[in-house]
Amino acid sequence: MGPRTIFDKIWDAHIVWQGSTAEPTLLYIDRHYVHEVTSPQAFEGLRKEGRTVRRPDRTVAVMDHNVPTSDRSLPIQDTIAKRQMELLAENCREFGIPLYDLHHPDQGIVHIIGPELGLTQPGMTIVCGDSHTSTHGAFGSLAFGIGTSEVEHVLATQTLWQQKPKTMEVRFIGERPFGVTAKDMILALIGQITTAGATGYVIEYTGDAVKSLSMEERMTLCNMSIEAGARAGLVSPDETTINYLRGRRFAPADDQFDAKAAEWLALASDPGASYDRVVEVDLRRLAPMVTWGTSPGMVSPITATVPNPDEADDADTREAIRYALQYMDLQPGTPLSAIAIDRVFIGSCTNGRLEDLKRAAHVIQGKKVAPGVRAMVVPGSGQVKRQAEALGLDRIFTEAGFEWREPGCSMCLGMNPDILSPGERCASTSNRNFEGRQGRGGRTHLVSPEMAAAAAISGHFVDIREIMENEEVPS
Ligand SMILES: CC(C)[C@H](C(=O)O)[C@@H](O)C(=O)O
Ligand code: SF4
Repeated sequence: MGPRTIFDKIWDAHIVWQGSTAEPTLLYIDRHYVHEVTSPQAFEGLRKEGRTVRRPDRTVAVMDHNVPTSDRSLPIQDTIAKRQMELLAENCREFGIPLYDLHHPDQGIVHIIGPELGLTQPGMTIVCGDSHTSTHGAFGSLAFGIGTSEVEHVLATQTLWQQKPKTMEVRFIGERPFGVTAKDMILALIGQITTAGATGYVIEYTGDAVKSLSMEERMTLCNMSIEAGARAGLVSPDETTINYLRGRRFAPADDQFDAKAAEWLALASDPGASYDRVVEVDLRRLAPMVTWGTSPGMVSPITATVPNPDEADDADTREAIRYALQYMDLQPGTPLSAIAIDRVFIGSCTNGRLEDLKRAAHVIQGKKVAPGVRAMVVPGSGQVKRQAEALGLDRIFTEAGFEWREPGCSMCLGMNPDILSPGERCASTSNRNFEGRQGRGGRTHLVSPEMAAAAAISGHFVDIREIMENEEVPS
């Protein structure tokens, strides 16, 4: 056998049944994450057929999407949210699935708690009824979102039918300049290849700049693979991966860890392995990014201006930009740094980890949120929240005028009371800026945590490199 990619290795190791290459393959699933929004019908289906859950021990459930992020001792007002949470609790009880519920100390966003608890490991196939399951690819696992009928299939059989995707190498060239984060890297990629650019592919991120990213940053990168259209995104495991996992609650025990770690390292793509497509992104030319439109691909460096639709290459793009600018209430030619904001949201599975909060706090420290701006921090999990509090980050944020809230998806998609009012403009560390995503009529600009923090204190977007004047941002 010639050199193989990590994708090929994981895929081949999980084949249960395979016919001709035109047919889907039946894959074994190692880990199944479940949340309250996409699981009710799946459990209902099992019940109707009189089936059980094949491997409750490989299944983990969590409430995250519509949990309140304010005082949790109060009754939940939203009846749909309340019902979905009750149903998940009932289903987990009936089918014997471990559940991180609203009051569990380690509750949080599914894509944050899986890695944090050591449930996500290299070489695994991981699925969840959620598109940002790609986050877990940061560990060198094959992780992707599935639909509710597939959730039912995995619950019942621990397997899944999949058409084999193609492979794409996204190679980051050069060193990451000061002020350019993993969020900027992925936004730049999507800007370059468009939101459909990786459709049908599993991306592997490579290059020295990727190797030098922390696990948290790799998760940010892989998280938004789906916004480039990819089926999944992953990074080959290395020492950073191993060091992150050692000692985690559900990671292999100490006496087995080193043997396991050696297996994981061997999963990395072999030198000379080939991909169906290779895309290069030149890091040396990147700047902190800000989206100005209604899809993550509508993005530019902070040093740029709002684009003029008339200058776009084709009629469709012209129309799309015109429409987006109308929704976003932006004029072509306006410097991105002149766009004033009303709200700031720091959180989500893209940027709601401890490292993200540390970086934002570093920018905020000793400063105040600009008058008229409402800013909130929503830690990605209970663990993130406790660790941040132990470091005093909550005080840095609250003294600056930020709200410090309970963990969950929150204003990333506004399935709970955390929403924008119509017309409000938000600097958000989340991953989607679709129309109405954060509340009807709300306007979302995607940025890194540092850029969101800088916007909070300035009242408008600002180049983080000016604010930090080349001082080192801690990791
Ligand atoms: C609710 C869920 C199905 C959805 C997803 O799949 O991504 C959500 O997490 C999102 O980010 O839009
Ligand atoms: S934080 Fe946002 S993107 Fe992530 S799972 Fe929740 S809703 Fe989806």
